[in-house]
Amino acid sequence: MARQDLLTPLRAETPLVQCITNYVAMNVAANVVLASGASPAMLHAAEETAEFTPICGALTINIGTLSPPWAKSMLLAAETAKAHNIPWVLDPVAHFVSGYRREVAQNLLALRPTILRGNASEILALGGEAGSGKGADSGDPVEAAEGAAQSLAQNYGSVVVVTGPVDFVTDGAQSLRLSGGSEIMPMVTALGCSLTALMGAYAAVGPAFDAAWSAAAHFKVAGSAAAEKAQGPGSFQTHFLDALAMTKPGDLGAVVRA
Ligand SMILES: Nc1ncnc2c1ncn2[C@@H]1O[C@H](COP(=O)(O)OP(=O)(O)OP(=O)(O)O)[C@@H](O)[C@H]1O
Ligand SMILES: Cc1ncsc1CCO
Ligand SMILES: [Mg+2]
Repeated sequence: MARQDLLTPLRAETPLVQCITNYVAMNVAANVVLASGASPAMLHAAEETAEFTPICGALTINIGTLSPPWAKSMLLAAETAKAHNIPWVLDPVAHFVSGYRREVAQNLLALRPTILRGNASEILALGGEAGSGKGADSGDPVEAAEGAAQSLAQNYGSVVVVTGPVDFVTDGAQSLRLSGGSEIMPMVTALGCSLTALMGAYAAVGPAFDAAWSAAAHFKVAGSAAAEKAQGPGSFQTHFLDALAMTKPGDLGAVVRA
C-alpha cells in the first residue's frame, strides 16, 4: 500500500516557517515554500528570536553564508525552538571547509535537530568519514553516506536525509529511498537549501519521518515534471515552481522505494 503523504495537511494548514538561510537561497527557498503551499518568513535577527520563533510551526537553519552574527542567531533560534517543542531542520552546508564552520555545525547538531538534511559529502563528513565534497556541491555518491546517516540518526535522535540522484531517508530504525527528479537539479543553485526550508513546512504538520520523505518526494515529483518541459537550468526553475504548486496529494508515494 502506498504511504500516506503530508501534502493535504500542508495545504490545509499553510504553516508559518522561519527560514534562516543563506543569501543565495533566500529568494529561491521562499518561492519554493510558497509554491508548495506554506508560508515562509526569512527572519534571522537574534533580537527577534524570542518573540518570533515561538509563533512559527517550524524553524529551518542553513549555514550556507555563515558569519558570527548569523551563527549567534542560529544557535539562539534552535534553542528557542527546542524550548517550545517546535520542530527544526538543520542544513550543514559545506561544514567541512573550515574550522569555524565545522565548530558552528557541531554546536547546532548538539542541539539535536528534528531533521538533518545534507548532500552525501556533508553527511559523510558530519559522521566523521572522509569525503570528496567541493564547497556546497557533493562529490560523493548517496549510498556511501547511508551508514553515516544511520549513525547520525541514532546518535542525535534526528531524521537524516541524504539527497542526490536517489534520496535516502532514515530515522536510524526505518529507512527509505526516493527516485525521480532530474540531472538538471544540481545545476540550479540552492535547490537543496530550498528543500530544507520545505522540510520545515512539512515538519510543522506531521511526524518528522513522514515530513522528511514527503518534502523530498515533493521535490522528486516536481523535478521530474519540470524536466519534461525545461530546455535547461534557466527554464527549469520556472517549471519547477509551477510543478511544485501543481503536485497533488497522493502523487508523492509513487517515488518511494524500500
Ligand atoms: N542527479 C540527480 N538526479 C535527480 N535528482 C537530483 C540529482 N541531484 C540532486 N537531485 C535532487 O536535487 C535536490 C537537491 O539536492 P542536492 O543533493 O543537489 O542538494 P545540495 O547539494 O544541498 O544543493 P544546494 O547546496 O545547491 O542547495 C533534491 O531534491 C535531490 O533529490
Ligand atoms: C553557492 C552557495 N554558496 C554558499 S551557500 C550556496 C547555495 C547552495 O548551497
Ligand atoms: Mg546544500
